[in-house]
Amino acid sequence: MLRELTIKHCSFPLVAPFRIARGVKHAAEVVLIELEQGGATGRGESVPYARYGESVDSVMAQLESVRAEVAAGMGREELQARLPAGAARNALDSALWDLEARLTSVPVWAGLARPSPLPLTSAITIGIDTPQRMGEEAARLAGAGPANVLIKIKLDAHEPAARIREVRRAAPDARLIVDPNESWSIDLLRDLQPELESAGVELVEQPLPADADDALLDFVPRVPVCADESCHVAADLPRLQGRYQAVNIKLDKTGGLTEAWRLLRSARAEGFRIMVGCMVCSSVGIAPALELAREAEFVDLDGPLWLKDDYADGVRLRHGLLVPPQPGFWGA
Ligand SMILES: CC(C)C[C@H](N)C(=O)N[C@@H](CCOc1cc(O)cc2c1C(=O)N[C@@H]2C)C(=O)O
Ligand SMILES: [Mg+2]
Repeated sequence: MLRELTIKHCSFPLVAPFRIARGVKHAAEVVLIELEQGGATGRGESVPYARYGESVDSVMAQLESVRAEVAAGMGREELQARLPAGAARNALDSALWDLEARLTSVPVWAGLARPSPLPLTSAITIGIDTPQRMGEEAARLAGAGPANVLIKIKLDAHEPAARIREVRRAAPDARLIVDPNESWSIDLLRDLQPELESAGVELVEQPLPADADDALLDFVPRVPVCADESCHVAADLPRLQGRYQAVNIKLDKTGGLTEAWRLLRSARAEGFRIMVGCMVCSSVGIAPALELAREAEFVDLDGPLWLKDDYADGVRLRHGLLVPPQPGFWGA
């Protein structure tokens, strides 16, 4: 056996309950892989998502199903054919990137022929709450960060205009994204266009259910619409043309950095604007996504900021910028 594979379920309590259109979360439930070979250990983490039919148990079972091949030395390209896009493949793909970098002493960013990750502006998310409390949170973020702080507002179909207005009033200089997580209808999206435009919202993430996005075909938005739940892998792009103007790339959807990099290049070539996003996860889950972040117009990698106790050498928020993990944390 060439390698030792460890698969773990980890639970990270959140600093505060987090509410989006389809529920409330109190902890980040993640799957962690450790892959040991020749004295080096690669790590990868992913977030199983019920919206895509995943659970911690199902993802761990998928990983168990390839244990022997991984232990015998399966590489990243074989992995793409062996597991479908999703959280299980992401954890393993991320661990393989990390392991390769440690064994070869070539950092992941150098292997991709890209510059190393630098501190950058990430969106900071405000969960669904009363308009007043969302405004208070926006004022806190705007007061603590730079003038052009990027705020992502979670919304549902209840009082979206009041919530947007209150956030804008409290943070007049902030850049704004809204994310209804599939909770709007095309009529509501159409009715909200003047509000979105006058509030200076820069992007509307996944307003309609993914299976209803045909309604976007005849719709000319005043604010660009970004595919999140509708975009997983590069093969989705042809269907998104004419419906969406941007795509949100997440490693838990692509099944890791290998396919995420392909999606990014294809999406850009096809004229889509690029967002790089995340689930609620630790810095082990964010580190590989940071390799893409310099290529994105919108970065939404605030997952670890919601954890009570992230890794001590993980990402930090400093002077409003998301600072990459300490050297050696992931990707060599
Ligand atoms: C801290 C934020 C959630 C991270 C990011 N800014 C963001 O908005 N990401 C997602 C939201 C997905 O979060 C959910 C939703 C859900 O119903 C269940 C879960 C999560 C999650 O992260 N873990 C559990 C499975 C987005 O839509 O862009
Ligand atoms: Mg989203």
